[in-house]
Amino acid sequence: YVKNTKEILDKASREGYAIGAFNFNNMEFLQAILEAAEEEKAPVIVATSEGAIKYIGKGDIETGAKLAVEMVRTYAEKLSVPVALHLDHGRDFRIIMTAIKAGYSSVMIDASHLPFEENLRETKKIVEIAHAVGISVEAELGKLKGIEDNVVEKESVLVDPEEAKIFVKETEVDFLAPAIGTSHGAFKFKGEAQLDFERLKKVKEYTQIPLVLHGASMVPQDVVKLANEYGAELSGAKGVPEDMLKKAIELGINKINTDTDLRITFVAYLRKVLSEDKSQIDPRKIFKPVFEHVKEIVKERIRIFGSSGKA
Ligand SMILES: O=C(COP(=O)(O)O)N(O)CCCCOP(=O)(O)O
Ligand SMILES: [Ca+2]
Ligand code: NA
Ligand SMILES: [Zn+2]
Repeated sequence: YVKNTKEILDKASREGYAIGAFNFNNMEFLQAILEAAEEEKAPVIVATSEGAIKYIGKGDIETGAKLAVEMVRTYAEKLSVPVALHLDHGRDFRIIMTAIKAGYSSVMIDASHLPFEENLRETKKIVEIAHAVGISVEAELGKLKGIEDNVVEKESVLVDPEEAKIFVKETEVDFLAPAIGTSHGAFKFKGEAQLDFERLKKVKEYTQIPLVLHGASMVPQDVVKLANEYGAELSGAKGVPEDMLKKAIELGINKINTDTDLRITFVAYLRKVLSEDKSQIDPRKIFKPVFEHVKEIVKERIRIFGSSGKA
């Protein structure tokens, strides 16, 4: 169990590959992610959003954070690969503090919806506290379109590399998520997929720290098609193409947040299993094949990120 996420991300940044940061909300997704990392001999980051902590704790934040840490630690001590637990999109001060107290390896303070100076001040405050207890911090500059824990951004606002230089210097944040055109969820682009690689290049050059790509799911079309064949309504779903992910990694992305690809795979195969095995009522017999597929998609992404064999 990695005490602070910075140690695995600094190595990835030096060597030019990316670590997957996979979100989980329950035991089965966590199992699939950790099995995939072990089989790929890859360092891995598992992440909970604030919503996931509330979900795991049935509304009680301390319970949720504690249970997440204990589930991850208990599984991780049996594995050969380094595992970090990260708070994704931390916004609420109390939740961020609770995650740190519970034993998370890193926390994101997402204040990117605020004006630059306020984002900088909020981030600096969290960095001072987290660094005092040896925890790494992620922050964000620019805005992703779409829903981020009940903050709805109408349009994405791309990162300003000059601001990024000042921001990283002033806050001493450990890793930065620059908005370069992605968005959360399964419907990322209206037209052609497009990332602003010029900005990304400048942000890396000006900050020289590990960078994070949010909204990075690929939304594989074969899985979308399967889900729709079994009754889902996901037409028009579109993600980040593999070649763009690889280019982003070349230009300095070292942590890649992935949630939607696991959700779509889960839904497609759950629908398939339930419709094919109509008399099945044992959740273990339903979930086992479904999470085999979730594990496979995590392995595929770990291979694309270049972190296979890096443990
Ligand atoms: O950047 C990403 C993932 O992007 P993706 O949607 O492309 O997978 N993430 O940060 C994961 C976002 C998780 C959202 O969690 P809640 O629904 O619990 O609030
Ligand atoms: Ca944000
Ligand atoms: Na994050
Ligand atoms: Zn995100």
